[in-house]
Amino acid sequence: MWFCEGICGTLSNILLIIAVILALHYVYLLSNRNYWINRGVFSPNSGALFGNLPGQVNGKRHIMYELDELYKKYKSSHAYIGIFNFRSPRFLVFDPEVAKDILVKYFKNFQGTELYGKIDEKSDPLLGGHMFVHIGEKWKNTRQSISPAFTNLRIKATHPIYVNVYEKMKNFIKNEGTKKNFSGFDAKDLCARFTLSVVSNSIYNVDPKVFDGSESEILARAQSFLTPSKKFMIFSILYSIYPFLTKYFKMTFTQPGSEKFFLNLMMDSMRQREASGIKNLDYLEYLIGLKHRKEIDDLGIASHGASFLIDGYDTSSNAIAAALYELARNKKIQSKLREEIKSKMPNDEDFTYDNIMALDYLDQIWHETLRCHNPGSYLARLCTDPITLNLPKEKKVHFIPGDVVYIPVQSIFKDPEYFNNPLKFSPERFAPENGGVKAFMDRGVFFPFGLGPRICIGNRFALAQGKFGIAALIRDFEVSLNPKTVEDSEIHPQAIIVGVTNCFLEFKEI
Ligand code: HEM
Repeated sequence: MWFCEGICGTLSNILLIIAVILALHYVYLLSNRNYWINRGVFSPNSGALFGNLPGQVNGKRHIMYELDELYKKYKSSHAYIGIFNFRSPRFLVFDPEVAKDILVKYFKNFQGTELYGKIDEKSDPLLGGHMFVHIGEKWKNTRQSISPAFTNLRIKATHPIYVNVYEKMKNFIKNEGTKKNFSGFDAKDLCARFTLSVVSNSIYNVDPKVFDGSESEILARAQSFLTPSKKFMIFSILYSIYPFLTKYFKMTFTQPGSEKFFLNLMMDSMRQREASGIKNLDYLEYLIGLKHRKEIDDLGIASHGASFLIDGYDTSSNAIAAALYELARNKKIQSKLREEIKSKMPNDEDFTYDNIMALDYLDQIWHETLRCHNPGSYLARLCTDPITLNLPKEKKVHFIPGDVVYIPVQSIFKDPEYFNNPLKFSPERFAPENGGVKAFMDRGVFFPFGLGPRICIGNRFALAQGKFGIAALIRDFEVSLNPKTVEDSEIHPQAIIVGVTNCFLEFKEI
């Protein structure tokens, strides 16, 4: 009896302690719910645990849809609102003028991205060396040392690589398309093979062999790089609930083994190029130059190489896949583009970098694709220096380091106030007679590559790669949707780079 009483007593003590901990935790979760209200910022009701973005935790909805729902609900009455991602306050901007000011005018105060201070540079030197995770001098130095790799001259010099890779893709399409069990090309997969080949040839001078049916380790490594591990997801959630944890624990994003793989790949490529005595104007040559000028150590070079590979392949492949999807379901637009290509570049030798870049209608299609299917779902800026901003309606809002601003680019790009009939794929909205892309950029409502000092460093490379891929395919094939395609499919909840999903294409040679 006394024994049972003892156990019951201990059990009830344990239960009491658990209940107290849970109650204290609940109080902690709610303790900052006036964070925005105290600063005079409207803040809609939010759930105690998940805040305003519950899809982040239950994994049911991509954050882009959650931000869009808030945008549609509050944009007509507010220029910005204060929300919570779990317990972490987020300042959600609707007004493009405010967004532009934060990205450009007040960059000094809002320098960081959401990843700043969270990545463990020791255990994850590949992502740790990426400019995206840094601020201040470190960011500036990395950006300055990489920027010259993206001059027009160097990008133009990559053209022969596109031609070479495209020939392989064309044969792949023709061969696969005639197989008995063929049921359409997964648009994203096909375009990823193209851009990965281009980028891998440009940085490592290595053909990843993605069009010959063999397993490609580079492709697998690149894909796993963009698939957040469970550990990373758990850390992200914990940081949102307990932001102070970033001071004690940093995250490793890169999958085990990647560091060694990309380091060896980079070093082997540099050794082979130097031994060959070949001089080229490609990115490999540029990275070799950096090494010789001793501006950066081997791991730093490997990090540059890997980040170029990752940044360069997935964003662009999503954009090309989205363009093909729209062209396949808008056959008139496809024919009009083909006419432009054939009339301006009737022969193979006319298919040059300069001629492709001069195609007006292709340019409109490219921008309309980035408007309808931008690979980025939102922009985030971390306040790094305190500032009080004068916001619309004479309001002053004070920001402190650690505050994060969200800019819902997808919602702004599809807002009927700025774009007529926004859900319609209509390249003509960017036609020169309508003011071109510039008209929308000047209004601050279209910035597919971001704005300000952190604007995409690879935008010209993306343009060259994307336009080449689209123009070459449309010149040679009529592109259609395979019936397996699920039009307007939802984006996967955990996708980092967003694009069309469940899109399967068929190609008929012309
Ligand atoms: C269609 C293709 C692409 C799109 C839509 C795109 C979009 C963007 C955007 C919106 C940003 C700014 C992020 C921010 O402000 O927080 C960015 C940054 C960046 N992009 Fe791209 N990008 C594309 C292709 C590329 C390519 C091909 C490369 C390199 C080969 C690249 C490298 C980078 C880098 C390194 C940054 C970070 C810049 C910094 O933090 O200073 N991107 N990109």
